[in-house]
Amino acid sequence: MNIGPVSTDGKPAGPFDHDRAAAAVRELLIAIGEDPDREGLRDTPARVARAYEELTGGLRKTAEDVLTTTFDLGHDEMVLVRDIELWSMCEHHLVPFTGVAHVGYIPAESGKITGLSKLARLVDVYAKRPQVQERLTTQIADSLMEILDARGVIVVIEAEHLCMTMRGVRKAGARTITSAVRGIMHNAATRSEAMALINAAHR
Ligand SMILES: Nc1nc2c(ncn2[C@@H]2O[C@H](COP(=O)(O)OP(=O)(O)OP(=O)(O)O)[C@@H](O)[C@H]2O)c(=O)[nH]1
Ligand SMILES: [Zn+2]
Repeated sequence: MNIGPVSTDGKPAGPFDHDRAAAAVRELLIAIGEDPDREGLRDTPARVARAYEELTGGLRKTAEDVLTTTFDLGHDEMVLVRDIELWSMCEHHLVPFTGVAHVGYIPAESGKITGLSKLARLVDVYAKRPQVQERLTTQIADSLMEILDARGVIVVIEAEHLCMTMRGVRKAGARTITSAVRGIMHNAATRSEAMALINAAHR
């Protein structure tokens, strides 16, 4: 599995080309019948380009970049961070999908763990790029297994896709839930412990 600095199709992500992005936004404004030279829109191409650089910043980061801080605490029981705020971009329509990610893992027997904030940063590495929710879920799970040598991982993502609410089928409130389970998290008792912790968020 390649979890290095690659775009979602496996090719290396190039540097962000600000001028090209701004020119494309200008073209889009013309295509929708707007005047890109009117006062309110004059700075928009450059502004949108900067915004897209941030919104796709995960393409220029790797999981290794954020999972650098590890501690050998000897703690080898489950660690779970739930309700990690998530903003990503649907690769079909380039509009946001948003919700929460719950990320849990069972450390290696050596007790190699990472900082809690790093789990949230890991979510962003994969969220800040054109995505589908299923791939986002499995990439987070696979990178934790590989980089932390985790014995088990569970990732559950609950999200609302704006492409389903602000346009198209227009079903506001519909939430998509995806999960990825790895290693000993497949064990029924361990998995139900994780699910109980996650569901406790909805009491
Ligand atoms: N599986 C999956 N589908 C997604 C995700 N985000 C958006 N989609 C779907 O991708 C599909 C694209 O379908 P198309 O028929 O090519 O596009 P469309 O005509 O804009 O479809 P509608 O959204 O139904 O209007 C839609 O059904 C979206 O709901 C995602 O993260 N995972
Ligand atoms: Zn979409």
